[in-house]
Amino acid sequence: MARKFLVGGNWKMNGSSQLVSQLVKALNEGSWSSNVECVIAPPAPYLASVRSGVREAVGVAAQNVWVDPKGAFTGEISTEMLKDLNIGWVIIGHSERRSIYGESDELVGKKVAAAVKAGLKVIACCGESESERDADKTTEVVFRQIKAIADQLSPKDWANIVIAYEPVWAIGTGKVATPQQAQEVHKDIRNWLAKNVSSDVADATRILYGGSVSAKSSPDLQKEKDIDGFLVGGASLKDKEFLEILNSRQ
Ligand SMILES: O=C[C@H](O)COP(=O)(O)O
Repeated sequence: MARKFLVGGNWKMNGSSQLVSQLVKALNEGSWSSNVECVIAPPAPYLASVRSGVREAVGVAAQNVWVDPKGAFTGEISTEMLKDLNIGWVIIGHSERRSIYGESDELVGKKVAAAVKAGLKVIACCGESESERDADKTTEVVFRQIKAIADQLSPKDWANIVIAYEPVWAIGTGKVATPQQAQEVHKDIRNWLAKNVSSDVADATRILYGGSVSAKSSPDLQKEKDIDGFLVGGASLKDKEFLEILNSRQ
């Protein structure tokens, strides 16, 4: 099955009104293949203005969401609020959420389930640390993280899930995984889905690579069979480079 290539831009906790306007303008004026879907994830304070400013074809994602629909959860954002603002996507389980804010596999699974139940599309992140890779635990870690998500979902929910494989050692380090390293893990994830969810879900689910993706590395990475797109951090804050990455896929 043909999986539409997806390029996500995770702005993390970066930007200002001025930079947000510049990036939105670039995406409104720029062009890329209709075979490529673009989703940007601005920091929460800019979600509404980005959604109303950027063209409809560009998806907008929150970088996090809470599991309860409303209530006394100071500092949190609900799925209902995202829907109210017409935000269609959310990134869940980013390694920075896991390591800095202590999000467990179980919480990540619950967040993914709450988001999908609310009608949001999810970019669900997984990935091993450097020491886990060195100890040959890459698949053990990634499968454990994905299982915690899969345990909370029914097969039909997977239509709204995109997986982002982001090796922690490659995030923000300039140390991008080689196309072969990324492809190997993507293939393992797809095989895990085939075995544990269904072959249809394995065929249809997009698996993005994230970790120091740049205009230089994207052309070779996108050639790999099981790489269905990117989740770009630092380079998504550079308008020209992000457009180049979008255009690395024709
Ligand atoms: O969500 C994006 C990833 O954390 C990658 O970030 P990076 O491209 O700055 O390495």
